[in-house]
Amino acid sequence: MQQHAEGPAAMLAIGTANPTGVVVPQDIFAENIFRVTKSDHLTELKEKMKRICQKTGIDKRHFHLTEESLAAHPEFLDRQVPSLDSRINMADTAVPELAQCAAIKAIAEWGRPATDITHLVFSTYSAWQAPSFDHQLAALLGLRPTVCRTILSLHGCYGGGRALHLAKQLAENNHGARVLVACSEITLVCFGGPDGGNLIGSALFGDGAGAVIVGAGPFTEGERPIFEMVSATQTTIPRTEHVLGMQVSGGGVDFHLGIQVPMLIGQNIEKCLLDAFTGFVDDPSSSWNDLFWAVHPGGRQILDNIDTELKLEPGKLAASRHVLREYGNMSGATIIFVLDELRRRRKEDGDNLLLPEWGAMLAFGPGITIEAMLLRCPGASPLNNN
Ligand SMILES: CC(C)(COP(=O)(O)OP(=O)(O)OC[C@H]1O[C@@H](n2cnc3c(N)ncnc32)[C@H](O)[C@@H]1OP(=O)(O)O)[C@@H](O)C(=O)NCCC(=O)NCCSC(=O)CC(=O)O
Repeated sequence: MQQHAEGPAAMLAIGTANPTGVVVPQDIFAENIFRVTKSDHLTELKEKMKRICQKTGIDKRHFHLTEESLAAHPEFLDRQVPSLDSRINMADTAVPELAQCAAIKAIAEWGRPATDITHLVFSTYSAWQAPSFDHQLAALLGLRPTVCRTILSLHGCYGGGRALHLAKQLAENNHGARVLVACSEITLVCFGGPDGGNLIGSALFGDGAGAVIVGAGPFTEGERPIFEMVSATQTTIPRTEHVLGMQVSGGGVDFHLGIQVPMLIGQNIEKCLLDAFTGFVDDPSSSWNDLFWAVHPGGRQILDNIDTELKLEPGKLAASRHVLREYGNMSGATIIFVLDELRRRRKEDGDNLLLPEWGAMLAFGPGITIEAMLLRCPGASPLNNN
């Protein structure tokens, strides 16, 4: 058997899923969360939550946690009361099942049997036991016993980018490999009352799962590359580890989202892109508008700062803003929704009249870590680049 594959890896199929139980419009989120957490007496905090919600660029979010399940777990309302065990118990079925919904769609689009998957990379911020969700998902999908499983835990919002980067390396270095990437994020592990200090996270995060089949050539009949994964890098912005992070405690997971995050990402994004793309794209800095963009919508301000720093034309981040509006920030899974949205737009537009041949994928998370990937649409005509 040959060791290496032919050519760069490509995304061959994409699937997404959200919990169907609860959809909360953002304009009533503040009222809702203060009511269900019995916090209506915190009037100033509630007004602040309303101000934040108005600025998020989010219309609605999907959640697994229902008011009924919350009533059964009053310990979720008070960070001082131990609740990690109950949260893990609920996540134990919810996280892999949501991943399964997304993976079934991706596998159906791919058109080959699930048993042809050779590797599984699962990313989530909810995994703290072994064997973990990768093991459960393999069983739910009927993957073969020799599938090589990897779980990425607590990479946060760059988890999807990290998983795709790893899948690229696995696919290119193992002839015939077909890697299933699955990211499943459910906020029940970080859900809490608004007095816990996590207003911003509570206003931004939603639940969702994404799955991608990654493989490199030779492709079998029926396999159609959606995005070629040309090159990938990871960059850590020095001395920013205190700015963005997650902390697991007996009361669940706390997110720390420093107010400097949008500014730091804006200030560092161009250098990171130049490091990542030089050698692959002629003078990348002169051509940011010649690329299509798949950017993790960590928050509206982050997208605004990237627009400003890179002087992007209006609409370049439309897929990211669409996903933010419809689903909120689903942490690691979000980037897969953005990729799905981009390819949907390309299809709707008579196959890539609007979408340039080359594109950039960006995901951010704790570190601050930036995962960057240069993408290429195999079917795109350079003549159609805008
Ligand atoms: C939250 C926002 C939508 C708010 O919009 P604006 O900044 O335009 O509005 P604004 O300045 O009027 O802010 C509204 C109120 O929120 C407060 N505020 C804003 N950011 C805050 C923060 N990080 N922590 C605490 N408070 C904050 C302001 O002080 C203000 O309070 P007052 O009204 O009282 O004056 C935006 O700042 C944003 O998109 N921020 C990015 C959030 C972020 O860090 N995302 C990364 C998620 S993590 C991720 O994606 C990766 C991962 O987790 O791994």
